[in-house]
Amino acid sequence: MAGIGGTLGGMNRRLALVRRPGDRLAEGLVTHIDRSPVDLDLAMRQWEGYVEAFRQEGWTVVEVPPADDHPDSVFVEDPVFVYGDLAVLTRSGAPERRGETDGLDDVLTAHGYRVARITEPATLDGGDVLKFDGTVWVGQGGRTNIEGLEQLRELLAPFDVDVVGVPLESVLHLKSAVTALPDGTIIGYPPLVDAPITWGEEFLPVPEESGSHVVLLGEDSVLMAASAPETAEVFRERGLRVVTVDISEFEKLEGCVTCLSVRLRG
Ligand SMILES: CN(C)C(=N)NCCC[C@H](N)C(=O)O
Repeated sequence: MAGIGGTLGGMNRRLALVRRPGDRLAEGLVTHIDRSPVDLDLAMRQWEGYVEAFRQEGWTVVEVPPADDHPDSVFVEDPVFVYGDLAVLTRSGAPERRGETDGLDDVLTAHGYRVARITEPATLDGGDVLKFDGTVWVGQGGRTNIEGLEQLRELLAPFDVDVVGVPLESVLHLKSAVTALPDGTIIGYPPLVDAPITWGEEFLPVPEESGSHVVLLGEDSVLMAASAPETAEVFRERGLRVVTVDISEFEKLEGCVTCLSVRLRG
């Protein structure tokens, strides 16, 4: 896909890494919302639906080894960030999530990635990193510190990208607040966007909180949560094809569509 960092030279593929939820899912962390009971069976069906949506759109799904001791392990976006041929295993700002990097190294190496790691005292969660067209924005909040941003900047230096810090207060991760449409427009739900100035004219306000989250499936198609029907309509009016999935049980744990996969393209 043009404009988005994340290509492996000479290859043409669309892989989605996912991690199956474990039995302890309901114990996942919540920080900015009240805890409400998670229905594990429903969560499992919703996860299958999420994975199936990728398959239907022509993506190959790769399951990484489960990490069932970690309730939040289904949110596989957080322990790894990929750019070009580099996969960065993160060091979460939530100590209880740090073991989720286990098992990822082998999968990423097998798919041709060089693997680097964020190391102490740095913290970084993949959900805090948004990339588009030579810019990498890094949320600076509860999960990613300044050392995390600096280590990532150093690792990405060979790619000649702009690494830009974005202060966060109201949300868990940068991608809880904003993501990008296929044309690079940054979308967000204004009450939760702490630094609107950062996005300037490229910013499109959306009417629902979960409307801020899209996964790019193709040049003109996005995956988003069923909980944001008005936003889906806004996107359709812009000419996008919208695929929706119900992920209510993951939303109860501050998850969103981006967190449940890592896309590998080339
Ligand atoms: C963009 N987002 C939101 C993510 N990448 N991850 C969500 C992780 C949620 C988990 N309960 C936690 O608190 O870590």
